[in-house]
Amino acid sequence: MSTSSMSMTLLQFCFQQCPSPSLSLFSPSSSNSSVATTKPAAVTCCVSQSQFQSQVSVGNGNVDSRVSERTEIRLGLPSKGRMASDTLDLLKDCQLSVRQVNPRQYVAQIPQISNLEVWFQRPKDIVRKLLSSDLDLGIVGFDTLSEYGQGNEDLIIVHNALEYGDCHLSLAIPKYGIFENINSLRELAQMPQWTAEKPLRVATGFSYLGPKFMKDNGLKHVVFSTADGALEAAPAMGIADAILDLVSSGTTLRENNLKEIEGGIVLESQAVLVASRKSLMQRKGVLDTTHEILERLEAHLRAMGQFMVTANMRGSNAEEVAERILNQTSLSGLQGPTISPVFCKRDGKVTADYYAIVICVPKKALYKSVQQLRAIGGSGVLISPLTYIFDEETPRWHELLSKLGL
Ligand SMILES: Nc1ncnc2c1ncn2[C@@H]1O[C@H](COP(=O)(O)OP(=O)(O)OP(=O)(O)O)[C@@H](O)[C@H]1O
Ligand SMILES: O=P(O)(O)OC[C@H]1O[C@H](OP(=O)(O)OP(=O)(O)O)[C@H](O)[C@@H]1O
Ligand SMILES: [Mg+2]
Repeated sequence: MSTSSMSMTLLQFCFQQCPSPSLSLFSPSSSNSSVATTKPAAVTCCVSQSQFQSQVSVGNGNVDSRVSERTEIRLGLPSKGRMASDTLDLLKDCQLSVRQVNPRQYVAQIPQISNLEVWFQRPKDIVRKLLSSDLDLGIVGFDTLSEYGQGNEDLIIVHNALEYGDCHLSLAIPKYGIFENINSLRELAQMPQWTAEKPLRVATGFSYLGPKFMKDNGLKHVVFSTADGALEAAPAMGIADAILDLVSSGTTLRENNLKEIEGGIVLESQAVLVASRKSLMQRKGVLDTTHEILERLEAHLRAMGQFMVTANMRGSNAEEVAERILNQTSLSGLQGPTISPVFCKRDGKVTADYYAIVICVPKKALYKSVQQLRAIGGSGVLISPLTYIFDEETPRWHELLSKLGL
């Protein structure tokens, strides 16, 4: 990227950071400041274009966004927080155990994949470092990706549902006082209390997504304050009227007398595998490594949702048994049942009166499947867990190639 186009990127970031005038950010301790505190990739702070010329930029990584000369491929994993151990567990289940000599060492290896370095970073820094080409791949929550990636097209989601870190980003208000009968975003927006002089005060750690959500939903007269944790205390402390934060079980909201409202969900989140488009296209080996990681993740996650069921069925031939099975909605398996004759010797003759069937059934449909099997003469039903299901090719791989125009 040329120096002038780099400046454009910095400028665009800076302007995206600036909430619209009626959606300003404030700090509870300095009520008149309107400074964006979140700094993706390489940003200074919210300044006008003329001011910008004289600013010195502060980057979070490689400010020059060209793909550097290094030959190792880098995967960023969360170094702390609730995502950290679940991420390592998932990789281990995919036979991609991370070998970390000691917990304070931020670089590690996955011996199964040569030329891959694992770097432990805070989730938000994983996103920033993907943008600055200091990482090629990363695993983070979709919320973090959306907040710090800000829709940047260089970030490509390779796997959008790693099935942990489930939560949603939601607006919450007190259950009491002037909010007692407010149950939707529309009702909140129509409250006469919010004026240009006395806007709705929202505390959040999501200073990009928060203002964007309010603007997209047409809410005027809103100001945001930022805080790093325990946001749920802000309304009771009188610091904010509402909060915008992650919710999973809902316990923290409940315990702090807060409620979610209809239309107040900004996004649903879970862990995702994300890659830098530049790395995929330009760095040798990244596409192949991504393919391998994706295949292992898909095979494992697909298997997690299924049981392998075997049973014996009396029948005159394999087709007749197949016919009975395929007439049952819960028994069609992944690509139809596997049926093999069970031979026994009767009166000196080898015959097959029984057939062994093997099918995969969704975990959720297990009991229904067993009932259906019994109903059509199944006996000796055995249920086993599955470790991997490798298909011919994963749909997500095709999606990735098409996003890359390959
Ligand atoms: N209550 C929750 N339940 C499930 N997942 C959550 C929850 N809160 C956050 N997450 C997911 O886990 C990610 C990391 O959250 P976590 O709170 O562990 O780290 P953090 O917020 O970055 O660190 P810290 O809270 O120490 O500042 C979030 O970005 C989100 O994707
Ligand atoms: O719906 P729940 O299951 O109650 O979870 C929601 C809480 O979890 C997160 O906080 P975290 O535990 O990360 O603490 P933090 O505020 O210090 O980040 C989030 O910020 C909420 O406060
Ligand atoms: Mg947290």
